[in-house]
Amino acid sequence: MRYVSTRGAAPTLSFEEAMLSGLARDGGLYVPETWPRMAPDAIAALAGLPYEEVARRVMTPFLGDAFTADEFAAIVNRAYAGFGHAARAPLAQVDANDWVLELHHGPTLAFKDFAMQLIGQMFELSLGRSGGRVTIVGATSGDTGSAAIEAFRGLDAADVFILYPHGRVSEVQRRQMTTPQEANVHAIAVEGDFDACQALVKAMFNDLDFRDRMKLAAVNSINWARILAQVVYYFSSAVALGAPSRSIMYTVPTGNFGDVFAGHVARAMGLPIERLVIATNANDILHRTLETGRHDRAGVQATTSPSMDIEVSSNFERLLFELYGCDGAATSQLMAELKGGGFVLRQGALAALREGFASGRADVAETAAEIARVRETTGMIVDPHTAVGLVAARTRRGDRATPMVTLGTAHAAKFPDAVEAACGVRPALPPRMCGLYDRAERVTVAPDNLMAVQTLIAERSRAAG
Ligand SMILES: Cc1ncc(COP(=O)(O)O)c(C=O)c1O
Ligand SMILES: N[C@@H](CCOP(=O)(O)O)C(=O)O
Repeated sequence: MRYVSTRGAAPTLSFEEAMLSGLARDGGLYVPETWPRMAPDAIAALAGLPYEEVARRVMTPFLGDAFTADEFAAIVNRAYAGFGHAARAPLAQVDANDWVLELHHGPTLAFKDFAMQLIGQMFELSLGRSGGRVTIVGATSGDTGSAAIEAFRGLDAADVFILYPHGRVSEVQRRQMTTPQEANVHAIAVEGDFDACQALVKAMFNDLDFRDRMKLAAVNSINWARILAQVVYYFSSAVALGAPSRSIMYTVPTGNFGDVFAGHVARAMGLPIERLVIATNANDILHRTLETGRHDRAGVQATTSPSMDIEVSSNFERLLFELYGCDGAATSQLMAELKGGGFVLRQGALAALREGFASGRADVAETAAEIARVRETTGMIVDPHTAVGLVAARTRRGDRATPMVTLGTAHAAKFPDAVEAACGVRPALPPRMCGLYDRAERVTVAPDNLMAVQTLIAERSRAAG
């Protein structure tokens, strides 16, 4: 299996090389040259298996010779051993044929743990083998950063720098990033929004001299390995609900388009997904794209689902590449136009997008009403991101005979203020996290300025050769 860049001008790489390099050297994102297919009987055989075994079978075709079968089995087992639920990603019923896929049982209470715990193990083995050292730079609107710091804290071969928007993450998210005391992890509060943080990270990768000197690596979903790990729970949940003999619909609370792209990959591999609903909050560029065919930036507004307060959805580039016939030059052109404000999808691409995806949107008031409604009708307390998904799932549901699964992307206790304001109940952190509010915080505030952030990282990273 080889990986190609969406901009078509970077060398093709193996899985391990793509995992360690993150962004391609031409500024693009790596994607597999072809989608491996799983036959219906191979999908059916996943039913009833432990999550770890499903993960092994789904991911192995993408890995090439990166790890032996035994090494990879051990990586997967270690990655999910710390999850607080035996099923890892259990389904909770919210209506007759509607489900929430609970992805919050990992160490930092968000779906990011599924991929981050895994790639932490993969980096450790790979770097241990080569004796290499890397500088990980990441941008977060709250959850990626906490999951990355948790997965990489104390790993001697990696220094981790996480850029988050100052004042725009929840207190729990911030403390998860600022309270770990290990010297290799660094939280940086940038005076800007998430898109500014993400632009800084991409600019650091595109500064090839800095990139090579610092041996940069990525843990955002620009890293293909992140997406791959997220494909697994589509398979585990779909077979639990009767796939491949029946189709399933999914609604995915969306920001950077990574999680929903993972669903697209599962479908490309043969999983019968009838519909993928892209759910957005008021930052609805993707919803507007589906509605109008115009992908236009309008400015980011702060909402009660802060992890989705994103306008430049990195992984949409991976889908555009496919929609434009894997034409790297056309994809580069679209990305250049997005920098200038936006672009219009060409007819064939828009039709193909609408064939595979639907979309829905929930503003802050609708999100709060949904949290209250779910609490009243089921007793469950959902977080605001999941609530955005549930609103979109209801509006785009269609056929009631097909199960609809909404991805439950975070635990309500990560956003206690918004949840309490919506339903009157303050969700408590799990007991293992009870010390979070008492620990000292360690954070550096930085301007939204590339040179300032690069200087800060260069001073602290131990990877510079
Ligand atoms: C809780 C939560 N829900 C949804 C999303 C959106 O996921 P994606 O960026 O993969 O679209 C994020 C951030 O990534 C998140 O942290
Ligand atoms: N919502 C994310 C934003 C970064 O997304 P990623 O999947 O590309 O890492 C977050 O919580 O940080």
